[in-house]
Amino acid sequence: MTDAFSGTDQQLPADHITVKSGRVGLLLVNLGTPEAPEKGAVRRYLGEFLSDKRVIEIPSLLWQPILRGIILNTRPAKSAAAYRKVWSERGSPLAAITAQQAELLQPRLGDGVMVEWAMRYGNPSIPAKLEALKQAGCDRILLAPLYPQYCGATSATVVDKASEWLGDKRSQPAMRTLPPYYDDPAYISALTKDIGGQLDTLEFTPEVLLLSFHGMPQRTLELGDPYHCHCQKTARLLETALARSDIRMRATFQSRFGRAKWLEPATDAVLAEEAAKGTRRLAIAAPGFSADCLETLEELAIQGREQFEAAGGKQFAALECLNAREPGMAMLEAIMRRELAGWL
Ligand SMILES: C=CC1=C(C)c2cc3[nH]c(cc4nc(cc5[nH]c(cc1n2)c(C)c5CCC(=O)O)C(CCC(=O)O)=C4C)c(C)c3C=C
Ligand SMILES: [Fe+2]
Ligand SMILES: [Fe+2]
Repeated sequence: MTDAFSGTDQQLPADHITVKSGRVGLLLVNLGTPEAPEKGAVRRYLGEFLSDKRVIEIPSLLWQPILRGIILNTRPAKSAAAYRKVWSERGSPLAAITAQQAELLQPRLGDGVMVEWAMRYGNPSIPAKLEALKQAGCDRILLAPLYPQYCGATSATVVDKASEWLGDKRSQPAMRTLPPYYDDPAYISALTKDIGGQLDTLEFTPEVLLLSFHGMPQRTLELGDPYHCHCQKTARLLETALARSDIRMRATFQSRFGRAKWLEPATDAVLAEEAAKGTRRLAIAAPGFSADCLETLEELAIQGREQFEAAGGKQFAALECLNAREPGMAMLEAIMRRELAGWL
């Protein structure tokens, strides 16, 4: 086999013969988080996150003055206080749990795959981790945004960031992306085992189980984003699989941001409404989050409880996300193996 240099008197570049290749890389990606639960770190994180045109679909000329002039001067202190309530010894729960998922997935997938993790905003960044995989000899990479339901603001922006990195590579690794897995039997079965198990160990049987998904602007749904449909389908499949005729289940949307209309029904409104109409025992699960984070540990488990109890509710439980427990890890292994087929 001849190469581009044969027949010439040019020398091969030094790395031509030393560069490693032939390995497969897997990059798990979640949203991102500040470096510390402090105002400055939260400001840097929110500045990057909320400047993403996939997240805030308002023309920059209008949005940037609002972001820099108002939001980044007011929100970071409040958000930092919320992060402090949930911060762990290993840092932000979202980053710590994503790291643990990668660590536990590595031996499950074996030496043929090199598993890394990254955050879309903040660190470790997607370009840094793609570079590390490439340097380690991975010429095939599976990019896996850990969002079961596809949303432009989460899944697509991960691919955008990886494409930016690919854009200036002379020698690109081959890249695949993990499709959304909102209706995958492995995902529904992991949720059923995990949520079912948690419900069985509660000190009370809830009358209602809320399935709370992160929200997004209603306009995004009207523009064709499939996120809302994916959430509804997950909720429907999960309700059927849990088969708890003694518990009424409702899908709701949390974490509204800004003044525009977001997907409804809103989790906080439903918590108050349920308590007001006489529901006394309620549990809440967040099947759209792969890992516990600010939005589940603070907004649901702390604020959600306060909202429910203030409206007359008596018993409340916020269930954990799949995190790095066995049902979730078995699911991640199964879906990654399937996507890696032909590469291993
Ligand atoms: C799981 C899917 C998510 C979707 C869809 C999503 C859309 C979305 N989010 C915002 C604004 C904010 N989200 C924030 C935190 C946050 N969001 C997700 C996931 C989704 N977001 C996660 C996992 C987290 C937690 C991060 C952590 O560090 O734990 C925040 C920041 C927190 C705060 O200051 O309160 C904002 C802001 C928009 C505008 C949006 C859809 C367009
Ligand atoms: Fe969000
Ligand atoms: Fe929130």
